Amino acid sequence: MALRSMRKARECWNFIRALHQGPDAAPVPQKDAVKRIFSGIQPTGIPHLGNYLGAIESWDPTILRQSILDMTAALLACGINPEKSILFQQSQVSEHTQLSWILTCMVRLPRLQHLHQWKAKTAKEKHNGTVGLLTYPVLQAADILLYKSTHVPVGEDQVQHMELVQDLAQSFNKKYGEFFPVPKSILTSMKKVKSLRDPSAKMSKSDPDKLATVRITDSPEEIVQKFRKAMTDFTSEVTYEPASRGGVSNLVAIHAAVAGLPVEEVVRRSAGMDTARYKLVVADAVIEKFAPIKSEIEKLKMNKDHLEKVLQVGSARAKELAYPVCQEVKKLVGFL
Ligand SMILES: Nc1ncnc2c1ncn2[C@@H]1O[C@H](COP(=O)(O)OC(=O)[C@@H](N)Cc2c[nH]c3ccccc23)[C@@H](O)[C@H]1O
Repeated sequence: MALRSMRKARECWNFIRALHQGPDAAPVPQKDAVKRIFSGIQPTGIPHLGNYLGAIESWDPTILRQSILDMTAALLACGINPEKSILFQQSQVSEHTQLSWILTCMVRLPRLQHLHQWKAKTAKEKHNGTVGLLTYPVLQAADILLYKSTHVPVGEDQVQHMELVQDLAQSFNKKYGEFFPVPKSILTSMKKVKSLRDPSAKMSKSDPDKLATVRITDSPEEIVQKFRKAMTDFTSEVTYEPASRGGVSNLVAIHAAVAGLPVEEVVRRSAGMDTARYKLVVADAVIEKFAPIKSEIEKLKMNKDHLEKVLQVGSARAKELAYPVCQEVKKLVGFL
C-alpha cells in the first residue's frame, strides 16, 4: 500500500486517461501519434477552486477511507467519466511503489532536498519531515511513467516535480535504451489560483485561514462571505493587472474561468462597477458553476457501492496497463 507519509496521511488518487485509444490498445504510445494523459490528486479533502480549475498528521484510517470515497464522488461530479478515463486509487496498484523504488535508486539526495515543496513543508514541520515526504516526488514520477504518459495536466506548483519526472525518464532512457516518453506538463490559464486572503500565495486545501480557500462543496452563503472578505486594494475600479493588482486580478481570472469568457470580456462587462460589488458578481458566478457539481456530489455520496465499484473497476484496468510496463522495467534493470 502506498501510504504517502506527508504531514497528513496521503494516499494519492490518480486518474489516467487514454486519448485516441481504448485502454486495451497497445500500452506504448508512439511519438506524437497517441496522447496518454495522466493526473493525480490527494484525497485529503474536498477539492477547492484551485484544484478544480487548474491537488500523517495521524489521520484516522476511517476518515482516510471516507475521504477516498468523497474524492471519488467529487471527481465524478466534476465530469471525469469512468467510461473514458480510468479513475483509480493509486495504493491499489502495487506497481507504483515497485517502480518508485527503482527510480529512487537513480536520484541523488540533494536533488530532492532542493525541491520547493520539500523545503516549504519541512520548514513548517520544524525540519522534521519524513523520508516518505522527501521521496514523494519520485513516487509521483512512478505514477506518471508507469503508464508511459505523454501529458500531465497540473497546476504551477507541480512544475518542479514534473522537471524531476522528465529528468528521471531521460536518465532511465539513457541507461537502458529508449523506453519512457518524456512527459509534458499541461498548464491551463488557471495554473495558479491565488489565495483569497493573500494573492501572493496559492489557494491551498491546507491554508489555516478558512476564508482563503473556496471549496466546491461550500454553501452559497460561505462562498459569498469568502469573496466579500477577499483581499483587494484601495483602487475601486476592476482591472486585470496581475503584477500590480494581484487581488482583483485573481478575482477577474476566477470569474473568466468559471464563466468561460476571456479576461478582456469580463473586464469590459464590469466597467463602472466598484470592487465591492464586483466581488458579489464573482461569488454568484462561482455559486452558479458549482451548484450542479455540489448536488451531484451529494447524490453520488449516497451510493457508496457505486463509488467502490468505480474504483475497483478502475484499479483493475490500471493494473492491466501497469503490470506489463513494470515487468519490462524489471527485465531492463536485471531483476528478471
Ligand atoms: N491554487 C491552485 N491553482 C491551480 N492549481 C492548483 C492549485 N492548488 C493545487 N492545484 C493543482 O491541483 C492538482 C491536485 O493538487 P494536489 O495538491 O492534490 O496534488 C498533489 O499533491 C500531487 N502530488 C498529486 C499527484 C500524485 N501523483 C501525480 C501524478 C501526476 C499529477 C499529479 C499527481 C495538482 O495538479 C495541483 O497542481
